[in-house]
Amino acid sequence: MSQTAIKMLLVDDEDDYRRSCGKFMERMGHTVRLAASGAEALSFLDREAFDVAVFDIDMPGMSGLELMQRVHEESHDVEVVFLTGKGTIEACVQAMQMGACDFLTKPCSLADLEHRVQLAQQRGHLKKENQQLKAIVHRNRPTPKLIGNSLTMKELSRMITKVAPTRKPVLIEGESGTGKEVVARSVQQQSDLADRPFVTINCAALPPQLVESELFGHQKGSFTGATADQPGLFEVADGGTLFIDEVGELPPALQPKLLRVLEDGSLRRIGCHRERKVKVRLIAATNRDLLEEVQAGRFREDLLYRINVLTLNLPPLRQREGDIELLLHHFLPRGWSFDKEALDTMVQYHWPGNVRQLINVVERATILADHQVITMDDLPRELSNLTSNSGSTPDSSANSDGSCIGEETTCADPIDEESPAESTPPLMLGDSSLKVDDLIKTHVLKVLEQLGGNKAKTARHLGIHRRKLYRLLERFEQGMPAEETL
Ligand SMILES: Nc1ncnc2c1ncn2[C@@H]1O[C@H](COP(=O)(O)OP(=O)(O)OP(=O)(O)O)[C@@H](O)[C@H]1O
Repeated sequence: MSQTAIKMLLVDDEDDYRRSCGKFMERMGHTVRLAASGAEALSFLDREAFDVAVFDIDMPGMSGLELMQRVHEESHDVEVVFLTGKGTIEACVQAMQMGACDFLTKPCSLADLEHRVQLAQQRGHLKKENQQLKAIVHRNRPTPKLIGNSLTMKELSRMITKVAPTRKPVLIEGESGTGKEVVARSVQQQSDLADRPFVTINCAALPPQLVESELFGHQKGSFTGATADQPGLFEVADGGTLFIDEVGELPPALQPKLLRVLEDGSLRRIGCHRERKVKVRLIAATNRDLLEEVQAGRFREDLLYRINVLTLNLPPLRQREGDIELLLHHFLPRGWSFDKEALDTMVQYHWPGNVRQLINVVERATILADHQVITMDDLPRELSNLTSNSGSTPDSSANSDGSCIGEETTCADPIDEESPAESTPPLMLGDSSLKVDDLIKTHVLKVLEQLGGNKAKTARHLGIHRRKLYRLLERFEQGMPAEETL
């Protein structure tokens, strides 16, 4: 029995050949359907999926070539091998030009035919794999439009237009959820690499030991679990753009390797001595102050100067005048509205989680609201408490560092002297209506807010690993309960 069972369709008007070939292939472990004409073959193709089809070229009625044409027109996803008698080689060449993958001249041994059918199946498999990879690389999703009418966003759009065509590395700075990935895609879309791969990696979301293999690839056997050669994302992005999110989290040991690839485009897969060359435009993003990281010895200065040739600064949402209302209406489904109090509250809220949090709040409210109108009752506690506790519209005007002024500090456990004043009252411990999940979520988000969206500091303060914090934030975003314990 051959290694891989193939589902094949054999189309030949010669009864004896068809039958003996069918029997042989079945003995070899394949599944075979036999068709005596093009019409019969098409009816099989309509009903079933095949890996490979073998067409005789000379058939009465519909020839093999006409059948190939129909396969094309009807978009049947099958690899075609042609069988031809003498004198029809030209027709075969034509068939190959139409996308057939191989041809054999009769008489041929059945073993030879089986071998060619196997090759055709492998080719089909590779084609599919390639399509899937392309779909992953291009992510097959539309690039979100960068919404914003504020002066800062207009200036940012102007900068993107200037920076995009240069192919130079770009560094995007901004708090979490401000839209750094949207900006990265905008840069790529406005560059001449728009139709080339756009590949992303988030250094903070991967265990450090995986980042190297993801970025640079590995050779089979180079570590436990490396069961096959694998290209890294630099190779996948070759000719296109690589977006490295949270570049400040790049393990120090990998920083020289990134510097090298940025300097001369050369890299080595883990466990491989062969040097490879790639041409990739790098866009990096960070919500940390990389200069501070350099001073603290966590980030190489030479790497910083390589990646920040052009820097785009993304302001927090609370500093984009007019954009909150614009975004609220943009993400509100058609036919829905906000009542005035809810809209005013949201416009004045300081959105520590930025646009991501805003989208979340709108999505949640549309699930809870009646009659397609969003009211205060549909807003999460951190917003609805603002008015109910102050008795007036909240003052959430923001300092330049993003912290809030105008409310008394009510937090019993201020984080440090620099932490901004609380903008939302603490939950009352012992309140029997509270769930543990609510407490965890509120506490985590509050600490994150107080630390200006800095996830590293937040994780440290909460005494959990940064990756755990990421998982928690993801769960909150998806409306899932926090994990059992912190
Ligand atoms: N200006 C904007 N217009 C439209 N959508 C936006 C805008 N900014 C952000 N978004 C949306 O907000 C969400 C978060 O954006 P994005 O992932 O780009 O943020 P980020 O700054 O990269 O966050 P993180 O630092 O956590 O990775 C996404 O759904 C994105 O499409």
